[in-house]
Amino acid sequence: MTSNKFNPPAADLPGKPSIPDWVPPALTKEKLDFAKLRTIDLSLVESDDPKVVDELVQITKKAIREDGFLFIENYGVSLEQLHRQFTLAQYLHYNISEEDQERLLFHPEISGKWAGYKHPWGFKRERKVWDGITQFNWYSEEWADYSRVPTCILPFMDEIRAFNEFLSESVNRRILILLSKVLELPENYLWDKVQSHGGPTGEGYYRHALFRPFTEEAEKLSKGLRFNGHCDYGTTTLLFSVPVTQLQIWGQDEVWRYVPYKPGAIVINIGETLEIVSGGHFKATRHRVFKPPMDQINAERLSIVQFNSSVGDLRMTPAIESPLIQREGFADYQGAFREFQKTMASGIPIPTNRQWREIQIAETVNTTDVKRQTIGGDWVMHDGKLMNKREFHGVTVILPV
Ligand SMILES: O=C(O)CCC(=O)C(=O)O
Ligand SMILES: [Fe+2]
Repeated sequence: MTSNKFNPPAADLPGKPSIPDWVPPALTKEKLDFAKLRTIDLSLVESDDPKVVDELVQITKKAIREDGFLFIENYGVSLEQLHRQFTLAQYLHYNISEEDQERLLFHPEISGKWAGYKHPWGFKRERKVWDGITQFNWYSEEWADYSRVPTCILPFMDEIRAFNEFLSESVNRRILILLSKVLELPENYLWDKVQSHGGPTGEGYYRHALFRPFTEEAEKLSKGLRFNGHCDYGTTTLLFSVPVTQLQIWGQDEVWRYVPYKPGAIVINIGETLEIVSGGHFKATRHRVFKPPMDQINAERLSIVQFNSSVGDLRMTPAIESPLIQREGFADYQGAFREFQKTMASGIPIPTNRQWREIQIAETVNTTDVKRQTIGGDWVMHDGKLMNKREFHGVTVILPV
């Protein structure tokens, strides 16, 4: 196993330009009803004391079943090392040339991937309403061939690659050990049987995103939404906690709440694959990106994320050898697991993991698309709540707006 302390290549190697540091924006002073997330110290996974590990597994179990998300700390990257990665993300977004924006432009409708550069006019290749959100996304093709990466960031690819290797092989691996233990399975179960491998992010991807303030027009059309409510499709998503308050999580009490800023921490989102593999014992995190509080309305939000993915050729089914599932059966609530079960029961083959993630990316709806983002479009009233209802490969998806 790789070391559990990140040891990146130096920032001042010959040939690397010296670049301006990222300065974290000022925090909100508003008294917000933040989500209360549990925090775990990831370094305790390696403790020699079985009681310590067991306690950690119990906290994780509670967080994952009740909340569907948690914060992790002490995972082996210092605050300074993390801020260096934000510095690189900022540099990419401020310096990507117009030629590279065009040459590396994403094409999600065709590829089912976010690979490449996302322009700030919505989530389709064709420009629609300006949303101020730019991204660069690295998939296996971008890691394998740096001609697919913006020229300005090439001198720093050693640091970005090392960061991603550390996140997948150390951080994500330790989280999957913990989650395998919650299912009472061998500790490498999820890593060996579910997680995709190869390259720094397997079949998953890494993102540098920049959210610039919305225009009045975009705000009106989108009703404050930057990203619609959704679940991620894969195994775990590592979302680095950021000072600009925009990420929201749907609580058990069916209320959207902002996620507070915890410097250096990672918000761990559980993807739909893990909801299905766990027979519903892990709940895929319902989350969205919303407008920030008024005192941050003009702030720029930089976000770096690693999306970990399951093996694309697999069709996910519950790990019924899990003693937890054998003892307690499946959990039953509205979500991917229940919908996959319904589809199977009706005799339609469930999609492969690749089909499942690619169709959802290809068919992402812009938040400013008022024809779709309304009752009579994709929105319905469901048990007294406004929900987004769609169907992919015979599976119904119902998510809070
Ligand atoms: O930037 C963020 O905080 C979240 C983005 C997100 O949820 C996603 O891309 O799936
Ligand atoms: Fe997400």
